[in-house]
Amino acid sequence: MGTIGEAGEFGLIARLTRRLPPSPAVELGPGDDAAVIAAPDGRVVATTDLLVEGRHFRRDWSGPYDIGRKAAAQNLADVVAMGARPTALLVGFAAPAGTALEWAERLYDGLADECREAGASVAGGDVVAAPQITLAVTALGDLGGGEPLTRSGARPGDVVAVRGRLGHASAGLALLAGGRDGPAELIAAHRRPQPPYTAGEEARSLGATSLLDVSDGLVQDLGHIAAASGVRIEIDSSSVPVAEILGPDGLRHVLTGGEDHAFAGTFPPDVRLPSSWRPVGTVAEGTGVHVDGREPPSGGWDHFRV
Ligand SMILES: Nc1ncnc2c1ncn2[C@@H]1O[C@H](COP(=O)(O)OP(=O)(O)O)[C@@H](O)[C@H]1O
Ligand SMILES: Cc1ncc(C[n+]2csc(CCOP(=O)(O)OP(=O)(O)O)c2C)c(N)n1
Ligand SMILES: [Mg+2]
Ligand SMILES: [Mg+2]
Ligand SMILES: [Mg+2]
Repeated sequence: MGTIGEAGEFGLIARLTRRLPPSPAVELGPGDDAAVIAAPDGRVVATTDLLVEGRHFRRDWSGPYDIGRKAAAQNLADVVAMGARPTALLVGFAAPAGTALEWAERLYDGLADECREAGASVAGGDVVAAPQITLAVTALGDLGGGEPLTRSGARPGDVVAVRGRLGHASAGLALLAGGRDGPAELIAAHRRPQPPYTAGEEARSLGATSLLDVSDGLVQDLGHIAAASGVRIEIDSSSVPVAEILGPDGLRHVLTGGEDHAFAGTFPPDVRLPSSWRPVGTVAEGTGVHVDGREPPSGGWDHFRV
């Protein structure tokens, strides 16, 4: 039957989730940025992401404060990507017993400050000793009575637009991996993503038909909208914002680099986008993601194919 590595991250998820029973309370289950769970007095948006030392961060590349901010941001962004308001995090924290107490406290300062920025807090968690630092963060959110912005509502003719930095975290990671310590802005972007948390509300008020946060790479993540919506997404590379600071590999970082947690969505053809949203392409009939009319070379993060 092969290995998890052969299946890849998304093959693994598909194999696991088909074994799960349906539940009337699970209005939206695996497959989007977050789940939507019904409750007699409303509904809750829920999502979880792990951060593992050596995989998502290195302690010689990032301090505890930044790791805390990143752990919160990565999860809060998934709530916002559903068009919801983040309310609370639950934090599982595993660390070796020899970890400095101050390191753990700074981690929590980072979690706390990122929560403050998004209007949420930490409502509980768990701690356990383990050989490697691991954070398992669950984020919850409130739809305010509105409908969730899923990955499945894109329609041919829609405009594809992005809000937030793209390629910066990836360029910063490449610099660190190459033993460089600047430009500082890019290194900082790897250490601490800055998702524009108002994007969910903005997208909703602009009539967005789909929305997600870019964690694995713009092309790969738009591929999830294409697959869920049964459409093709066509990106025009000349419209994609490539900041000069990203250097000669800028377009590659923007198209395939994750972890900035920008937001990407689709909007009705007649949308009037404010300047914070950059149109980067259109939705067409078909499948997959094309860049300048062609299937782009593969790229984007898969945990089991690194
Ligand atoms: N172990 C798992 N069991 C059930 N569902 C999972 C599991 N891992 C991931 N998923 C689901 O698969 C979808 C894709 O996950 P992921 O790529 O991590 O989303 P995101 O990039 O938005 O965090 C999500 O809906 C997530 O809830
Ligand atoms: C030490 C280190 N190596 C590599 C990376 C690059 N990296 C790790 S995870 C990831 C993708 C995003 O994380 P993931 O767990 O897939 O989050 P999700 O897509 O579920 O939001 C990337 C680009 C990193 N951040 N740190
Ligand atoms: Mg997401
Ligand atoms: Mg995830
Ligand atoms: Mg991912």
